[in-house]
Amino acid sequence: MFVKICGLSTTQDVEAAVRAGADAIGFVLTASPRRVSPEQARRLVAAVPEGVLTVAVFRDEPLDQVRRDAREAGVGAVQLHGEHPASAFAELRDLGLTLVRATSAASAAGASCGDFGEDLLLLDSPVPGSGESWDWSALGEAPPAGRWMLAGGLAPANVAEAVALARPWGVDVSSGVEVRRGVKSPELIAEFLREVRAAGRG
Ligand SMILES: O=C(O)c1ccccc1NCC(=O)[C@H](O)[C@H](O)COP(=O)(O)O
Repeated sequence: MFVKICGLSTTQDVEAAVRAGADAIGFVLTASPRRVSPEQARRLVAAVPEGVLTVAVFRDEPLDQVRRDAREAGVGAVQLHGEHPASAFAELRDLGLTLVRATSAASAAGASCGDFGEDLLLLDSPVPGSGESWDWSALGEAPPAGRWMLAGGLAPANVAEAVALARPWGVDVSSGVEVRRGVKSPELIAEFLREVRAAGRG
């Protein structure tokens, strides 16, 4: 199971996520209490070992800004929230980065990874980064095909149940590993990873 820890803003957070075994680490470069500048993101990316995917998260920014900020941050992936047509993913392809399409699970019935030319699909709650969960069982008989991540209100206490219900390729968490909005807890990050790994063995 692929695990992304999102919204990190300090080197200590990054080290905690790496130590716990995260596969990907997200930096929010859009309006958010977790926002970091491209320059801050670049410093944090430098603390991430090879093999762990670094992701710059955007929502509704113009594509030329996405391009500029992602390059400045030196990330390995770009995650786009908001309304983006398939042409946006085609346009960003020459960046040579992994492209993640984030969409609200509420409007994702029948979605498949790759529908818009993305490499990874993220099914999230309607308000990303809010910690609000949604009815994971709503995917029911028809979960997305391909490499898709489940997000929205996940936490150490519920991730095993969410994985069992939705059977995603990966999971993404932010609020559920924080002690208060924007402040990550190394202990909760480690606990989240332990729960996911244990669920994968079950
Ligand atoms: O984290 C934010 O504040 C944010 C703001 C705007 C767009 C995206 C944002 N986060 C995206 C993520 O990848 C979160 O990890 C994902 O939405 C899950 O969040 P949570 O429900 O808090 O675990």
